[in-house]
Amino acid sequence: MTEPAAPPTADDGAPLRARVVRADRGALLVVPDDDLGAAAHRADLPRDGLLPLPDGTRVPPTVGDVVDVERGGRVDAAWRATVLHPRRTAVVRDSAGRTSLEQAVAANVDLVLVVEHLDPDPDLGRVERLLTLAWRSGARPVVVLTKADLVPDPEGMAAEVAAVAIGVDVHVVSVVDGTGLTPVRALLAPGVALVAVGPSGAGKSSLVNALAGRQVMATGGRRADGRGRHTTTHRELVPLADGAVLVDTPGVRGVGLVAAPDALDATFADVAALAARCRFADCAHVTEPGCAVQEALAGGELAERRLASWRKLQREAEHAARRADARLAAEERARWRRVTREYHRQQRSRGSHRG
Ligand SMILES: Nc1nc2c(ncn2[C@@H]2O[C@H](COP(=O)(O)OP(=O)(O)OP(=O)(O)O)[C@@H](O)[C@H]2O)c(=O)[nH]1
Ligand SMILES: [Zn+2]
Repeated sequence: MTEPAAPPTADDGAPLRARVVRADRGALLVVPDDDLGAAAHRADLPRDGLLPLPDGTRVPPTVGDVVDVERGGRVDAAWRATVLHPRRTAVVRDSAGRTSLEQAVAANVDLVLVVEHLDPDPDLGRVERLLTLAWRSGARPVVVLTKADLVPDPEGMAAEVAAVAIGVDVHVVSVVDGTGLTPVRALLAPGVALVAVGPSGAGKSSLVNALAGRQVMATGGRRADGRGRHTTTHRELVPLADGAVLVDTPGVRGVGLVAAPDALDATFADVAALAARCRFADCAHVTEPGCAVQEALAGGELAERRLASWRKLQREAEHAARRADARLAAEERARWRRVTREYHRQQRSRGSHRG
């Protein structure tokens, strides 16, 4: 990791609020929190790589985190990170469960652009999946439908997507003819951090570059050095236009679904509202009498596809929760093994002192 030699601001001894633009195990790259476009500087981490939240919980910092930095890092580094500020939002990895603090791949993201192409046809299930991820993060989701120049009726297609994206703005864009870019650009207020999620080839890089007015992401899956996109810079929090920043990390790119009940209720607000009207609280919405979901299906108010999509994501959420429970149980067992080992060690050394 390379970094300029000068400190972020004048040295008056007080801690500075900084934003993490890259997190590695031993050190962070940070910029002043009030100037996200500034040059990045190194700030050392404690040896365990963790920082305390105000409540004392120690977690690994991630891109987008706000930290306090102070003078006095290890060799060659003028700064060290001391405190982690609570995360407003967090994009978590799909392996995350209850230990989500450990699994954040991006923190304090304000806006999640759910990018989906109009050609080939948009995949509604994928949009629902990514919206669920976005809702879970706490950030605001926005759907951006790309390649409007390739289809005859982009607005008609957008209406179909809007029907499954409840409470979410849906934008239609083309980077080829410039359609729809202005309202998306208007989302980039100063200090806003965004991520772009969507399938490979959806046009995420093309869109972000068009918004930034320069090449901040490699397009067409091209990677100049054959290793990754970060060829000209190590930063994973990249300045865009108008003081906004893009969070672009392998973690965010590879992030799977992190279904969570609340997030699913947000994405499927229509289904959730129906389910709440079923006669039985534990209705499985299959053959139960008084099932509002089945009634809506029969009446054509609810599409089979949407119900199936909801069920699928719900199964995934349950599966993820079980995995997290299993991991917690394993961690607990490991902790007790350590405690027991330590106890025996102390007993032995006490015995040897006596003997
Ligand atoms: N016609 C047309 N082509 C587009 C548009 N946006 C992107 N493309 C093309 O679609 C292809 C994929 O675009 P990218 O921006 O690389 O897609 P991506 O989502 O970043 O893909 P990954 O890097 O694989 O995740 C490229 O060949 C782009 O030129 C658009 O608005 N119209
Ligand atoms: Zn029901």
